[in-house]
Amino acid sequence: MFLSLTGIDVGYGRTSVLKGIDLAIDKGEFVALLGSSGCGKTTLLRTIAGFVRPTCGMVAVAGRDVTHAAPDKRGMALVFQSYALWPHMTVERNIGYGLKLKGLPRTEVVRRVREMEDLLGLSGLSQRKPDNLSGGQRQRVALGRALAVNPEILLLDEPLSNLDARIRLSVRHEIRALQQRLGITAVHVTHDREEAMVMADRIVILDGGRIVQQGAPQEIFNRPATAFVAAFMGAENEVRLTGRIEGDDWICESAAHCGAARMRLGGRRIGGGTVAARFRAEAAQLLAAADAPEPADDTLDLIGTVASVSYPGGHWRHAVCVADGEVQVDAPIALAPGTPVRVRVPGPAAFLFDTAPGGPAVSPRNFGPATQAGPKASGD
Ligand SMILES: Nc1ncnc2c1ncn2[C@@H]1O[C@H](COP(=O)(O)OP(=O)(O)OP(=O)(O)O)[C@@H](O)[C@H]1O
Repeated sequence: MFLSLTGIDVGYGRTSVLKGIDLAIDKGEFVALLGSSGCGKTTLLRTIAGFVRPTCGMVAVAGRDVTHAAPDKRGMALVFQSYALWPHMTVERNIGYGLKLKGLPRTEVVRRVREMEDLLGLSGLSQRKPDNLSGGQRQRVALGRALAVNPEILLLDEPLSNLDARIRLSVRHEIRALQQRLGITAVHVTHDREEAMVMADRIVILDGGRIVQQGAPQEIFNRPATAFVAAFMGAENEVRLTGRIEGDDWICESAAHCGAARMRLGGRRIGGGTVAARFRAEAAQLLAAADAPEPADDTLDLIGTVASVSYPGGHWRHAVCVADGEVQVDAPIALAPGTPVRVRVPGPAAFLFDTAPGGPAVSPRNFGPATQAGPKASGD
């Protein structure tokens, strides 16, 4: 393992922020730290960088214990959300700043700065000051300054969140392509789910200072380990169901808000009793109850009534009353409010979790202000 964190605890005063973090990152791997506001992402990044001292545990790079090493002795570079460029310096001097501090000869500094400018598409802007650059260009200068010193590890603290949506998409791809080309190990803090999905080899989800799940983007998306991760990854609908285990299946009991169903357990770890079923709006099928066929095997069959319908683009989004709650379901055609419906959720898209009977439903509200991209997304 190239970068490893073992048993890391961090606290500010008496408040414990990170608890028992174990994380091992390969050379050249791009890891995204994802979680809601205040879960400890930045603290973890700053602990890796050496700006925060853990109360216990070890940070090691290539087998070397750097837990107590100064930030500039770790072979890492940090890029912030606010570019932190020197306003009175030109692009060229900003990029060369770290090299000059290292005492490199002037000709070497100039050579390296040109290389960075070429790499980042900043040629021609050398003599501009940050005030005369766009947000995307400023962020590229900040990246150039970080990369100029040839770090082995690049730490990114929400570097894209100040950019507007279109620029963000292109800088996202630029950073990823550059990281792959240079073979740099990168750790990226974000609360934007999609950003983490498209950039990272591996996503690490933090909740309350602990790692709750880590894996490839598709693994986290398709097999969330907890209701928290499912909700965070966009499965915001939740319905409580009652069932029992029969061999390799989970049998959903019929009730006023659902039909009986036999679901394959397929590795799910649930017992009998009440479960929380979570699913995404786009993963379910909406049918008028009057002409709904029998549900297919391994499919949840929810019974409800359309409460309202809207058109966010590409599909119709229905708010459907199911039991005493509401779920969102997308469909290619609009069904009128008041229509009795069936909501069918295919087994692989239905995330089932044990829950204490009568316990509080996990609601997106638990994740802070809801935004367009999930419980806590970019741009807020
Ligand atoms: N210097 C500090 N002193 C005291 N508490 C702090 C300090 N820095 C952060 N905290 C607290 O530690 C917790 C974790 O903060 P951190 O910035 O790591 O979270 P985060 O996941 O990066 O959040 P966000 O996404 O909002 O940036 C928060 O409760 C925060 O208030």
